[in-house]
Amino acid sequence: MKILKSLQELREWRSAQQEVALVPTMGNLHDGHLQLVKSALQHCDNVVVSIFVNPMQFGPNEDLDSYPRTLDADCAALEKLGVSAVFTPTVSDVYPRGLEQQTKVSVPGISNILCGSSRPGHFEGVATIVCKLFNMVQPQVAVFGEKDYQQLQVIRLMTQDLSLPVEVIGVPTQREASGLALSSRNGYLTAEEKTQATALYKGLQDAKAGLERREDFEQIESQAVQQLGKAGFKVDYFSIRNANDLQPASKTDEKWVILAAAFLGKTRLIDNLQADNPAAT
Ligand SMILES: Nc1ncnc2c1ncn2[C@@H]1O[C@H](COP(=O)(O)OP(=O)(O)OP(=O)(O)O)[C@@H](O)[C@H]1O
Ligand SMILES: CC(C)(CO)[C@@H](O)C(=O)[O-]
Ligand code: BAL
Repeated sequence: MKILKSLQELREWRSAQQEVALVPTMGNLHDGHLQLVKSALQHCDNVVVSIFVNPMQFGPNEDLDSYPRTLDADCAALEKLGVSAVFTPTVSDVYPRGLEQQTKVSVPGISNILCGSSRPGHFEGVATIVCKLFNMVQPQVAVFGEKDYQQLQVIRLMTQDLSLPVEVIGVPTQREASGLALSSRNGYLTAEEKTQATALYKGLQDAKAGLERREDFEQIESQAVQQLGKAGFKVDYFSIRNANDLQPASKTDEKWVILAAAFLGKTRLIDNLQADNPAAT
């Protein structure tokens, strides 16, 4: 497995390859990331994993500095899976003119709601780095997790709007036995918070059951917020949306997604669950 530490090393390696699949990550890999790699390997033998903690997608009071960086363990896990190359560029390699001067990619509408409303500029940072990674690596296929559902929809729109020749693949959320979605940020939780955190998925499951019973959207949402509050969460949002454009749910949608973001102490967790409209099937 090649470790490519600069854009120049990547370009030299890439010029000798045919098709490649890309799995973009910020490192501190867990089984959720490894599932993305396995899915990428099903599409293409030649898989590149990028590990880059992207400063552009972090807000001023967020965890950029404390974000876990575990490169040696990450590379060991990727080598075992049969990954061809790991791309770990430096910040100055990716943003040589600095963040302020950098040309940015913004996907209007969808980027300013839900997580985008709580984290201004976040999805511009995500779209910009993913667009740059696509241009740097020139993959035929790129794989992302459904855990970051809004991010996946932003990336799909960006790829379509900019006519990028990349097939974007979404992989279902990997969970612990408790239901908690795997996430690098789970590492911030105390043992007690980790037990409390299971209420997030439970809230989503209860909401999905409410949708199956055809209960009112607002009633389901407000019950979930109450339930999560009792479990110790400070809820950022809990919202039922159209699964494609993430606009507020309507009774005529074919498919919904229930999206949640909530704080346990200082840790912000996100999760989601898709649901079919029983009236549409
Ligand atoms: N539990 C999971 N199941 C499936 N995919 C996942 C899971 N967790 C993360 N991913 C995907 O892995 C990719 C890289 O994500 P990232 O490195 O931010 O990991 P993360 O665990 O989500 O970290 P964070 O705590 O920053 O959200 C993204 O496409 C993300 O959706
Ligand atoms: C897609 C991504 C690697 C871009 O930095 C990041 O947002 C992530 O890890 O989900
Ligand atoms: N998994 C999304 C990356 C972030 O929260 O910045």
